[in-house]
Amino acid sequence: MHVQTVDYRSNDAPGHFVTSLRETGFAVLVNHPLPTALIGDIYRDWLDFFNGEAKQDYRFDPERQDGWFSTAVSETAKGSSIRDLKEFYHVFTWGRIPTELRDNALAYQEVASTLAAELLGWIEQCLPAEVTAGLSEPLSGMITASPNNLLRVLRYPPLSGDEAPGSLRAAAHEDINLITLLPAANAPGLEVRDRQGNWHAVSCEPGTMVVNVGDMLQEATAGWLPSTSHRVTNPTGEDARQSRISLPLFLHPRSEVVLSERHTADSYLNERLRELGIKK
Ligand SMILES: O=C(O)CCC(=O)C(=O)O
Ligand SMILES: [Fe+2]
Repeated sequence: MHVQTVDYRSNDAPGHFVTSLRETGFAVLVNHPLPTALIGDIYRDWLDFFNGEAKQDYRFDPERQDGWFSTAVSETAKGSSIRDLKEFYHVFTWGRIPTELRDNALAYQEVASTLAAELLGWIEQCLPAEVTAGLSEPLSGMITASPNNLLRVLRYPPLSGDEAPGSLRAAAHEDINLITLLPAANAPGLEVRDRQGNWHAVSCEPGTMVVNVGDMLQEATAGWLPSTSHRVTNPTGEDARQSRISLPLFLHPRSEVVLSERHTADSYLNERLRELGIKK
């Protein structure tokens, strides 16, 4: 499996980017326009938030899905029986955001959503005509002003050694949404699975941006683009004493967007959240 590293500024970037997504479900962008310093500030400030007690005031709302998800309520990947070793905070533009973290989180969400719309445009340019014909509207338009776009700030705590046998920072899963933008985390661990079932580390060079296909894009393209399983493995030795922070932005269509004959974005999302055990 070869996840391509694509120079965002090169003329042939869209073609290489979409080829990598088609072959692996993933691509890594370098020289992308998102501000690295802002991402670094967000990592630093949210690590303080997760290390403090104020998060107790922002416990997640099961209906609205915004706020802080503790390690005790964290996700259980579809098909897994063990909870992931992570806590996270769901930032929606309309949701609760701690005051001192708000401006940077929303500034990042805005610039990253703009980049995501451009990348969806690259994908549109490269789709075969029969796949385009099956789309209910252009992909880039599906996320415009979508209240469902979700910035997740993830903190994988240091490992104590008492973790349940077999538990992982993030068990193998596929993302639910259209595409995910994932700036390089502060530590390695992300792996992607190839068709033979082998796992491959994904680059976490500072300043790079991982982009991956989610289930909704696989659904909307009738499988032309694959939503690939990925996971976050547990570090060993000295690295196990460090937290890992990552910041995926999940681009979700507006609820009424028709993905396929079977699903709107809303029906698809609710089915998946119930499977994950975080919605009734
Ligand atoms: O933390 C990471 O690197 C990946 C996170 C992820 O795959 C997810 O939250 O869906
Ligand atoms: Fe994921």
